[in-house]
Amino acid sequence: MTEQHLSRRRLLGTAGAAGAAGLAAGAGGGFMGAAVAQDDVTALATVGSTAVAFHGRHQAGITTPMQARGHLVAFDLAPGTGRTGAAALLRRWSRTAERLAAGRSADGTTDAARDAGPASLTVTFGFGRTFFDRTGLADRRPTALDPLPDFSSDALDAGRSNGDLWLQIGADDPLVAFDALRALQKQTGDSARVRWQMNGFNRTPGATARPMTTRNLMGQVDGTNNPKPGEKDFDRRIFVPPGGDPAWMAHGSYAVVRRIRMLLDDWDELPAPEQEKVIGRRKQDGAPLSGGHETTPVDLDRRDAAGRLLVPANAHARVSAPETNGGAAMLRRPFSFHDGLREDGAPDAGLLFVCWQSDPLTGFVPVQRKLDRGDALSRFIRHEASALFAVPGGAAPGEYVGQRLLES
Ligand SMILES: C=CC1=C(C)c2cc3[nH]c(cc4nc(cc5[nH]c(cc1n2)c(C)c5CCC(=O)O)C(CCC(=O)O)=C4C)c(C)c3C=C
Ligand SMILES: [Fe+2]
Repeated sequence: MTEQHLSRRRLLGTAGAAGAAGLAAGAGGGFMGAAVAQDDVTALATVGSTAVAFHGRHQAGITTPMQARGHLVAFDLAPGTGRTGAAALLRRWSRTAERLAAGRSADGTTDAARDAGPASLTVTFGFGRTFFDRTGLADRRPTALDPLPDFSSDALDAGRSNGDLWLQIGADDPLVAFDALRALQKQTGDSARVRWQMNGFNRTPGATARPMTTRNLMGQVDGTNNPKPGEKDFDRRIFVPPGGDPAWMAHGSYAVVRRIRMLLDDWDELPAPEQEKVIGRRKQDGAPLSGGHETTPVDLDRRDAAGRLLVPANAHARVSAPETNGGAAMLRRPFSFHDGLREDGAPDAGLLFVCWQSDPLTGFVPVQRKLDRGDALSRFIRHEASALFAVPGGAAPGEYVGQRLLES
């Protein structure tokens, strides 16, 4: 790494004034605007200079606004790494993530991010079910990590599912995300190997004149009815409360990750009015078919003059709604993916569905059970990989993520 790079990063790391982008802070995550001195450095736009605090009650990357680039990577611990080796790895990873998120240099970074700021970089760490056996911590494994049930529409690839450890890396600059991934990967040394990696993307912040809910690759406005930080019940639904079981998961959350391929060629052949009935919302602006605009609450009882439900009985928005699932809710924070063409010529593209909840049994599981039985969208998607991770609370300054599990 060159001196110019280092000095640029030092400047970023010590700057403290809040930038305009800091206004978009989500609950518990907290942006810290990073102003950059300009003498020997590249001038950064707001997107590049925005930093997301690494430390906090919750890990960054859960309530952080969706980022333009994402890498999801699962690792398996090498034989012999054990609890001590895992603790050392988490300590190295946390130190690196903290430095990079603040726009500072770290061991193992590349020159790919040379002209970049932190660009809202977040690194989120999770533990899979098998981590606890490999580290002799089976008695501290949360019951919430019990395997997800099989769903009839699953076509899961075991090699791209589960894993001992999980990293979710997000940034608004793809070079920054890559650089962080490389640094973290290098730091595993001999203690772990990559089990699977998935790369995704979302709309670049600032690409639209006003902030808009993103679209998925089917062209639908996707994310409208997500629980919002600050809403009553948000914390209860998304985060494990202090005093919960196990104690080390206080302020943590559970992430369900599903690689869901979209049958885009079939979808594209469906006329737009039929596409809208599949979801229960208008394609153009995401408004519910029961009327109003994007954020108007869906009226699931409203019927047309002929007595037909305006939001059809099998519409995705109806079948997945908390009202039809005993209140079950989750925070959806996905990335789209496109991995080229399949052998059959169809795009290998879709949604890296990531959802967050305080307990998968009151979030993802009941909703997916219902979707599995009668969702009009099922014809157009395939669940190809699945994983569940316990994501502990955020590290306090001086702590590393997972310390409360690994050193208690
Ligand atoms: C088990 C959970 C869910 C999976 C899997 C899932 C896949 C999936 N969803 C879309 C597109 C949309 N989903 C929308 C709403 C929505 N989806 C879920 C859950 C799962 N989706 C929930 C809980 C909700 C919110 C329901 C509500 O409260 O009204 C929407 C509508 C807009 C929105 O609210 O976000 C779209 C569009 C795709 C394409 C997909 C798999 C590829
Ligand atoms: Fe959905």
